[in-house]
Amino acid sequence: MNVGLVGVTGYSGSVLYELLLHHPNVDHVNLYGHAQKEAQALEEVLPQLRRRTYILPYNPADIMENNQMVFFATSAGVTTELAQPFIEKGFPVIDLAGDFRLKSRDVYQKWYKKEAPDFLDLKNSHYGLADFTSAKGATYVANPGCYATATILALAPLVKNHLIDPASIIVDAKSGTSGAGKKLSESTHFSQTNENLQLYKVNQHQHIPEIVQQLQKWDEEVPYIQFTTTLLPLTRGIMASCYAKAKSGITEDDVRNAFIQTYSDTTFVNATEGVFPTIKQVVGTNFCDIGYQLNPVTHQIVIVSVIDNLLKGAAGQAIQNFNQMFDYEPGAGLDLIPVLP
Ligand SMILES: NC(=O)C1=CN([C@@H]2O[C@H](COP(=O)(O)OP(=O)(O)OC[C@H]3O[C@@H](n4cnc5c(N)ncnc54)[C@H](OP(=O)(O)O)[C@@H]3O)[C@@H](O)[C@H]2O)C=CC1
Ligand SMILES: CC(=O)N[C@@H](CCC(=O)OP(=O)(O)O)C(=O)O
Repeated sequence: MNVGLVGVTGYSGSVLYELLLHHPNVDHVNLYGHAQKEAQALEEVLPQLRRRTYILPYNPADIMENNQMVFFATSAGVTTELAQPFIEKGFPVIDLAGDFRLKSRDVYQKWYKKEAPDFLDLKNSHYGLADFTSAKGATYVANPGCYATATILALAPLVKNHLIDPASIIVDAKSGTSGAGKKLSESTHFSQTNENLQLYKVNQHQHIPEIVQQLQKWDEEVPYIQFTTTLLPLTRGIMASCYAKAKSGITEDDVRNAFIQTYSDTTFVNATEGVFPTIKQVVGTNFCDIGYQLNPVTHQIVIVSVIDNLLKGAAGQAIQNFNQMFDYEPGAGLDLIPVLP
């Protein structure tokens, strides 16, 4: 099939383009940029991709005529403005941005500080948490956020099985700078990130309502989470260290069984008791590796998850959703080589 991609010049868009070029069910990828710009040779802007092709001006009619679906890897707020023609026609979209993830207009406006998409469209979008949901039959997939993916996968077995005090969740999440996209800012400047750690958006991060929205689907008693984000002096990767108080009487066996039961049939999530993963072991792959342990003295459970923000946290999970949408093999296009050593 032919697929369209809007946003190849961004970090997650360029990674997605490479995945699509190697996907066994994709014949051709048509690239689209800004509506106002003329067609541009890809090698002029991204010579490292070594492909002779063009980025065409964004045009929804052209996209729908020449492709069977379209990916948006565009900045926050862009699909709110651009996606309407596809939604009206029921043309398949996978959106890597946060625009259609939250189900409430008010919550979106509060956390993204932007005009929200149409409420009906929000309600009808499919939140593509690919290891728990199926995008089969969906026409608009909202791909989850990077921190949200790492955090939800870490907490899911405990929340789904009601093993923790729902008000006790604390998350200390850290990301490499590619999570912020390609645009330079003061905090992502080399002199500021190198040999430094910086907390940011404390209690204000836009992934807080996204995480709570999903956890409440499994346990409506989860009121909120305490969530901090830290910028790491790395290019790629996220580590989410999560803590929660085990309910009275919960044992190590209960915790272990919950992780085994939740993840034994999944392709991309590996959870191990007492073995805590490093970021580097997942960079370059679509895996989420998780380590967990119940402390018998404090009765706190620590769960640490790691992902590559540009793969499992963005382009890789988008391919999982694409495979579900079109009934391809779950791991098609995602047999990736980790960065070694
Ligand atoms: N980076 C990450 O780890 C993750 C990112 N995301 C989300 O994915 C999306 C892309 O992120 P990221 O790759 O980091 O972002 P970048 O800032 O690196 O890239 C943004 C892309 O959007 C394009 N773009 C912006 N406005 C328009 C427009 N009006 N029309 C057409 N193209 C447009 C840009 O083109 P140009 O350069 O020509 O302006 C660029 O290609 C964001 O919504 C982000 O929140 C989600 C999970 C993880
Ligand atoms: C390091 C860094 O800055 N990361 C970004 C995460 C980007 C992302 O996934 O945001 P969306 O919800 O808009 O998709 C952040 O913290 O905002």
